[in-house]
Amino acid sequence: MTSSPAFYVQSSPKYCGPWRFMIQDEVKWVKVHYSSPRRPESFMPSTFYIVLIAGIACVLYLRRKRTPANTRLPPGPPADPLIGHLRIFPMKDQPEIFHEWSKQYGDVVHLEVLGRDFIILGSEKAALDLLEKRGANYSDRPHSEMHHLIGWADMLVFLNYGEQFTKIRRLSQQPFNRKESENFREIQMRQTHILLHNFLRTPLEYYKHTLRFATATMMEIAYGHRVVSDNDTYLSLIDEGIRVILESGNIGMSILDIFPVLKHLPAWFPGAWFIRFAAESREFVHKAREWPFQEVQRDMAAGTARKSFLSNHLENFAHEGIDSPTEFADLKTAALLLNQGITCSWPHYNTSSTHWLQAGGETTSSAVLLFLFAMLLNPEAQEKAQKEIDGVIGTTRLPDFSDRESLPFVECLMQETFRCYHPFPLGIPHCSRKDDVYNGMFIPKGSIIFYNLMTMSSDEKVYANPDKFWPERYLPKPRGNGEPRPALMYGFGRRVCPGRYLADSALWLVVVSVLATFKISYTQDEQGDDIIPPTEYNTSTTRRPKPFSCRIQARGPWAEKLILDAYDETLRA
Ligand code: HEM
Repeated sequence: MTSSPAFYVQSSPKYCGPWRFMIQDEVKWVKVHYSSPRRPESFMPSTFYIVLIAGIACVLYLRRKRTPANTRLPPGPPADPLIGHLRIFPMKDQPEIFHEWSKQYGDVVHLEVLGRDFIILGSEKAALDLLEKRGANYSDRPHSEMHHLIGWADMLVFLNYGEQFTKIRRLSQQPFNRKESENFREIQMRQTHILLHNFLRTPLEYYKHTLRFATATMMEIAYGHRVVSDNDTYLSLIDEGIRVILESGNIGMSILDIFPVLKHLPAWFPGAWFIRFAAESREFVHKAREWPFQEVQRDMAAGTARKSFLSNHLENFAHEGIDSPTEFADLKTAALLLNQGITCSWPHYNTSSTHWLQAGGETTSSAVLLFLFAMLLNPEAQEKAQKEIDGVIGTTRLPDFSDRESLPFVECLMQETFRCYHPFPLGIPHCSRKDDVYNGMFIPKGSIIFYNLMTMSSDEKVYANPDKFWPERYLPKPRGNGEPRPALMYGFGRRVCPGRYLADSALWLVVVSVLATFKISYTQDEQGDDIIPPTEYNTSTTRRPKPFSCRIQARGPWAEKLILDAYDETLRA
């Protein structure tokens, strides 16, 4: 009996992306014995792989770049023949590694992996020049065959710029513009008070509370649904969605993107894990689209629906007599993408797929965790902000949105937190539509464009001593240094985050409410010395600090009382 061939692949909770076996960086290797009872006797694996490799070589040869006269590709690290930067393309710590490359090669860096071009933008100027000023060329998203197979390529975050994009973007953006997003303040306020109560009750579980806060807020905004238990069906939909996103592989580098014809393979075909994965995920996407929609429609019919993104749109549809299946389908898609406000995510070029559970995560909760971390590491700034809050609000009430204008230092502290600790350092990549030339550099059609906020926000020409956490830098001189507030956290041009006003107000309320009521400080070891946590992050879709030891303590009995009273109020609402 012949033994089955063995491959070494990355361990993954369930699936192994097709290229993951090629990259050894920080990946756990397991031996997988491949055997298929259906494999015909005549099938010779060695022949198959020779043909496969020859096929890849041909595709790469045909895709090689021819730069127009008087132009050159942007600089970048040295590449290997044919496979380009495959061996050095980072699978973790991308923002940090891209940052180093930008310092070495300049603000436009080029990489090529298996014939696919990547551009890394390392300055605000380059990002604005390309992604905003030349937005017509740089507002697509990278194509993913897998997303088509899964059936969610029509979601806003994955859509190419065009008519359908404009339609879905309008549906999803309009309720969250600067003015309309104020309609959701009551929800944000209630969820913030629940968060404060959770911190008071079980401060050690701050990580879990933060994740739950962000998810529960979005669920209520999107569907009017209140999360009351950890077993909530909506929560499991989010978890499953994040798993699918992270498991669906590296866009542009997956074997399906290089050989789209493989999508026609039957599910039983040896190695065609992606066909089976797509079929299972398609079922999930269908459920995520339909189920919440039907729940809201049912509640509306029963007169029990709360105001939400979906119920407001459905009311408008009824009012305007809109009942075409296409409009309903678009609305379902738009509502589904609010879950991306929860994940706001992109399958970053990351093989650490085991992160998907922690990534239960999303931008808002990452940002809140980074804020707690920043306050722990910067106690002086924390105290200054508390002094300002005490002076303006006192200790007899919790902050509310009307206090924002009166608290300039808190505002600066929030800006500085996200300049120094980025929740979403690489944002979501754009893709170019046609060949372009920028400052004599050739940017080929179909390039995947990353912008690195970490590099942009440490630009010494803009920020004095950029490594220093210094909120005063934004205050006018002479009190501060008159530096511009960073405006990049929500991305660029026509793809800028449609949830930015909502996210900004939610974050501000959490920041000011936590500062008003809690002191965040170091815990101590057995010798009584402060435990200073290492600055380590989990970067999967977003970036968050690894769980760290800290004490979250009410600032006094008055703070406890304010929180308990506010929580009682939420129960009555
Ligand atoms: C701290 C919170 C958040 C941060 C830092 C953030 C950041 C971003 C960034 C950087 C992008 C990519 C922009 C680009 O391609 O240039 C984006 C896109 C997106 N965000 Fe957010 N976001 C946050 C919260 C939200 C919320 C609350 C929602 C939902 C209401 C949301 C919905 C979206 C959607 C749907 C996209 C895709 C837009 C498109 O492709 O056209 N985000 N976000």
